[in-house]
Amino acid sequence: MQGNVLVAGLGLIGGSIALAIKRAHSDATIIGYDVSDESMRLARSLGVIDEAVPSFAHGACEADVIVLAVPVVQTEQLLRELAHLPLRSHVIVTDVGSTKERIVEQALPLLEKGVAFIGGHPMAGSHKSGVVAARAHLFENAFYILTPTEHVKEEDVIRLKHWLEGTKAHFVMLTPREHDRIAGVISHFPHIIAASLVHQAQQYEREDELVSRLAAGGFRDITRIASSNPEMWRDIFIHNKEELLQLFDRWIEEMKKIRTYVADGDSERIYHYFHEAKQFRDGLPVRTKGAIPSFYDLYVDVPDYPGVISEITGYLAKERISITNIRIIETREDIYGVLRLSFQTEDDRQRAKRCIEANTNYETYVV
Ligand SMILES: NC(=O)C1=CN([C@@H]2O[C@H](COP(=O)(O)OP(=O)(O)OC[C@H]3O[C@@H](n4cnc5c(N)ncnc54)[C@H](O)[C@@H]3O)[C@@H](O)[C@H]2O)C=CC1
Ligand SMILES: O=C(O)C(=O)Cc1ccc(O)cc1
Repeated sequence: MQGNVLVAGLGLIGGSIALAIKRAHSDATIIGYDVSDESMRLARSLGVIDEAVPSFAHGACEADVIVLAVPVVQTEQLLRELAHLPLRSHVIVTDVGSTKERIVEQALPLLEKGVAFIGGHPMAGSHKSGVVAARAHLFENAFYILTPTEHVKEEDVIRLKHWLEGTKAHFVMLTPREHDRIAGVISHFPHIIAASLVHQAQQYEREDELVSRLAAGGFRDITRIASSNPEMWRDIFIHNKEELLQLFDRWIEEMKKIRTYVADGDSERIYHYFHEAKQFRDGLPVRTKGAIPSFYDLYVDVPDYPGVISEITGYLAKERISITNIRIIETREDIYGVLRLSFQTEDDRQRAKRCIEANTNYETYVV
């Protein structure tokens, strides 16, 4: 599709959306705006955007699609600004924020003016931030929530989905409230748990410095998301306060329950507590691409430079992890390539993941 797409906020998500739109609509012009000049410069030089604009208003007035990809409190600010700008009559405005109720509420003046605002949340991402971490494939196979209100015409929702088809995500319609309730329990609250575990370990560290040296395996897995962007998470907690307060209460009750089992030395209840959690966790749907994978594949985002493959295979060889297949599945121009390594067993795949993460900064993922 032809047209101008303004992406405001050129970070992990804005950059990834920009790349995904461009890969499906090479005729479109991707205009970028960010409060940080450095992010705009980087986005331009990485080819994430076609051009940068000096102000949000400047880009917004000439856009056919506007994607707000800034922390959620900033999204509210940009929506207020949009309500006073002379926008193109057919413009579609969307956002990518992790919360929806307050954002959709803030968009009401726009909706009342007849502007098609459709709240959005691609439910995939990472603890990394910034445009250098952006990937066109970030949302592949992920759920992408849209929260159109009754003010929005069906044809505009279809038009937005068409613009976003390069994300290769699965679109799901929810009400803003339903979204915030679900995102609260599966995404927002776990970030507090991760951060609180890190705080707890830090307090113990003051008593014994071995704590951080020995913190590995499960602790690192469960606390990965504590490395996320604090500004972004602060804003999410401000927005989804009511849901989160309820989750705190329920979590405290949950902790009291399991604490009692432990205090009583009730081995049967403790066993069932873990067993039930394992059954539910193991039964969660795994979103694979296509058929059930016959190999244990590990994907590694590698920079496109000579010698990168031998670097990785070298680390794996040192730990005697055998690879059954190796393939570059996609090379994104000038940015990153995806290396797919196949292993014979899940154990090998997990060892390889840990080995690559320990020796490099390349992101690994299992689909
Ligand atoms: N990080 C993740 O995994 C996910 C994040 N989200 C949502 O996406 C949005 C962006 O998050 P990330 O890309 O991760 O953050 P990021 O920190 O990588 O990027 C945010 C960018 O917005 C810019 N910015 C801040 N205020 C601005 C303003 N007023 N005008 C223009 N630019 C401004 C910053 O300079 C930065 O470049 C947030 O609303 C977040 O809730 C949604 C899905 C996943
Ligand atoms: O790093 C992770 O696993 C995340 O939790 C990413 C994430 C962060 C915010 C969202 O709204 C959706 C996904």
